[in-house]
Amino acid sequence: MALDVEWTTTQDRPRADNGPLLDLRRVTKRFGAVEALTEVDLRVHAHEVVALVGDNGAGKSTLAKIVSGVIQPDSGTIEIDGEPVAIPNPAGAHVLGISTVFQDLALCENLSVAANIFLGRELRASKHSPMDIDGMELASAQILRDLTVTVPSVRTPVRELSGGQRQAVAIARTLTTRPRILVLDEPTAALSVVQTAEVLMLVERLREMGLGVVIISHNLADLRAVADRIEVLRHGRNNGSFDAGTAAPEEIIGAIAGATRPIRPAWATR
Ligand SMILES: Nc1ncnc2c1ncn2[C@@H]1O[C@H](COP(=O)(O)OP(=O)(O)OP(=O)(O)O)[C@@H](O)[C@H]1O
Repeated sequence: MALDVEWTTTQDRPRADNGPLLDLRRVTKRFGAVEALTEVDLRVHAHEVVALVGDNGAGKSTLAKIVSGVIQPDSGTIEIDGEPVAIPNPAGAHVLGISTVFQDLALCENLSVAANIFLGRELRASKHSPMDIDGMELASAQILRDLTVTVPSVRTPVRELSGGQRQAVAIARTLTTRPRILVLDEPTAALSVVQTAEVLMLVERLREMGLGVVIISHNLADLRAVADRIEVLRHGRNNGSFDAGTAAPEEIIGAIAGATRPIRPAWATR
């Protein structure tokens, strides 16, 4: 079995100077006449969970798609580890260490947990060898253990899993590419209270593992529980940056609703 399983600490590669892993500056994106993003800044460090909030149409998904390489900005800069980069497509994002879990999760219901985790990146001893099923099951179990996620078995078909477990499998799948930055689009939408708590614990685990996490959600309570920083978008612009531990909910809601004038994050004034 040709398996080199070493999933545990590989994400923990923070910059020596503690600068951001990901730094988007003055990113603008238009769709025809609609300016979805106007000079937006977003910065994410290792071991940091940044929540991206805003009302419907605020530009959250557009920003997530830019970071994921699904669409390209019209202007602005993106830096990884302080180096300017382009993210031309999703494969390019993976190469740069950025993975995204979109809301639809893109799981195959009929396939097992392990098969989903390695879908499209199946382990083989060599190019023409059959799939290394045992190796993929072992590695999947290891990844899930590292995430402190419990599923009945790595052989269980995904259709038999709860919503929280499905989210966990989708996240585990991204870890096979050893990302440093993970974007989670509405990971707790449509989950029960218990499942939501499980997913939030999973996000905390990702932070412990050293990833920089961007989490998009409409649920402020969830975000305040798990995020370090909350970045508000409104009408495609930065509209406030809050310390999740100390900011009052009404302050954040005020920024989401537009009770304050647009504020660039303090860290963006350079
Ligand atoms: N492909 C597109 N073509 C045209 N307009 C678009 C496209 N994608 C997004 N937009 C517009 O850009 C703006 C920002 O949309 P976006 O989906 O990024 O917001 P959002 O904050 O994710 O909203 P929601 O919470 O409802 O998902 C909206 O006005 C939206 O209609």
